[in-house]
Formats: sequence, structure tokens, C-alpha cells
Amino acid sequence: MERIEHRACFGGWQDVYRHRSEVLGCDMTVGVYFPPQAEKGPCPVLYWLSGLTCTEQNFITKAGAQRYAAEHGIILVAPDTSPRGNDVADAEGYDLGKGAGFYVNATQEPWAKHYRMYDYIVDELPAWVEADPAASDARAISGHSMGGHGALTIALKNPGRYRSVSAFSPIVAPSQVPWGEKALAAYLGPDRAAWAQYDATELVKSATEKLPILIDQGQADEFLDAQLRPQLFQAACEAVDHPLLLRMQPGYDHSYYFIASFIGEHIAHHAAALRA
Ligand SMILES: N[C@@H](CCC(=O)N[C@@H](CSC=O)C(=O)NCC(=O)O)C(=O)O
Repeated sequence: MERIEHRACFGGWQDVYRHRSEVLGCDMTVGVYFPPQAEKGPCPVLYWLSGLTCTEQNFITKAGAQRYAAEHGIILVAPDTSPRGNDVADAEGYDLGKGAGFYVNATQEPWAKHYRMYDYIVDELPAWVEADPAASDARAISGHSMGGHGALTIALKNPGRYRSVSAFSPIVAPSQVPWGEKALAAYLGPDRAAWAQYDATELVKSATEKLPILIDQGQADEFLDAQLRPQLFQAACEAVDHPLLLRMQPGYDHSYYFIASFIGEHIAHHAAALRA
């Protein structure tokens, strides 16, 4: 493990690490923000999953989350969005391959060898983070777009593992939209039954834990109707009485300006659960 960035930020430290991932079979970069409270004892951790085309840099440089993490004493962990390296498979286009891991364990060639982002986020990354005495095992998860899909599906599939979950502009029904159909077909094959295990709108129907979900969605989001379709998830939640607060925010698009505008409220939402 190597620390490759170390910058003072709101009384704490914004670091970036490179570490070996055995699950992914490559080196990975991860942004970790340590709030000032981490110098005095273990702090809870919010895992942030970024969207298509992102690395760890997008969130740590654009969201402005560190100010709120410092207020609430929360460690922020922002991993890269796919395996990386010259021997890792890739594809034309921004929505498949590197930068587009979709937080699944691929079963199809040429992806299966490295594209195991689900196991990386659920198991390997927390084990690495929590080996640091500054981090406790109280976890929350959030993300944006493809990362919102990751946060929702991972929380729904792992009852008891996360104290809270939220998402910005998530892909809530990947089996029903072009981004998801392309990625799930490539990574999991043509059998749509396999896709359901990574589709929040399907998973919520049988969720055993009623973890309240906070979603913010911009009404001026350029991907809203074609790729995101939050109403599909809202209807599924209503059908099974799963607690969901879906906030449609007038004027906001899909960008990090939107995330920066509401990240403080999301971190307060997570802090209430993590510090309860
Ligand atoms: N038009 C873009 C499409 C990629 C894009 O918008 N990526 C979003 C996430 S979309 C869903 O996962 C993003 O977070 N971009 C990084 C940023 O800093 O804004 C393109 O063609 O690249």
C-alpha cells in the first residue's frame, strides 16, 4: 500500500492510496478523507461509489464533501469505478469496461477475470479500510448514477452491513434502461434472471431489512427519462412498503454541481444513523 496524495483539508486529511486488490487482480487507487476526529479515536465510514467515467478524483475534488465529513466526524472512502491496468479488458465507449464496472461480479469473457467490483466494494475494500485503527466498522454507503445503482443494490443485498444508504441520480432499474442493459448483458450474459440480482427495483421487492433510502434526483437531469427513471423504484418501494424519500430537485442536472448542492444533507442523513 502506498500513499500517493496527502493534503490538509478542513482540519483533517484528504489522502489517496494505491493498494493491491487480490479480488480485482490489479492495483487500485482510493480516496480516503480522515476528519479531525480520527486522530482521537475510530470514526464511522461512508463509502462513496462514483459514476461512469470517474476515478476516485471526481468525488474528492468536486463534491465538497470533506467540510461536512469534518463536522460529523465521518471518514469518506471513494474508490475507483473499475479495475485498471494494461491487462484489464476494455471496450469502446464510456459505458462499458474501464470506468464502468457497474459494481457487479462479471461472469462472462473477457470480463470475468478482473471485473469483480461487487466483491471488492462489499468485502475487500472495507477489510482494508477497517484494518486502520482510525476506522470503525460502522458503515454507510452512497453514490452517484452508476454508483447510486451500486449503493442501492449493495445495501439491499447485504442486510445489517450498512447503517444507512442514499443515492444521487441513481440508475434504479438497470435491466430496463440502455446503460444497464448494455453492461449487464456484457458482464453477466443474456439471461435476464442473472441481471435481477443487481437491479435495485427487483431487489427491493424481497428486501428483508427496511433500511430507509434517501434519493435526490435533478429534474433537469439529461439522463432522467432514458437512463434513470426513479419512478420505477418508487413504485416498487410503495408496493412493498419500503421506506423511500425521493426528492425531485427542480433545475438540477446530472453533474457534480448537483451533488455538491446536497451532499451536506446526505452526510447529515448518514451521520444520524452512524452516530446513533
Ligand atoms: N457525457 C459523459 C457521460 C459520462 C457522465 O456523465 N458521467 C457521470 C456519471 S453518469 C452515470 O454513471 C460523471 O459522474 N461524470 C464525471 C464528472 O466529474 O462529472 C461522457 O461522455 O463522458
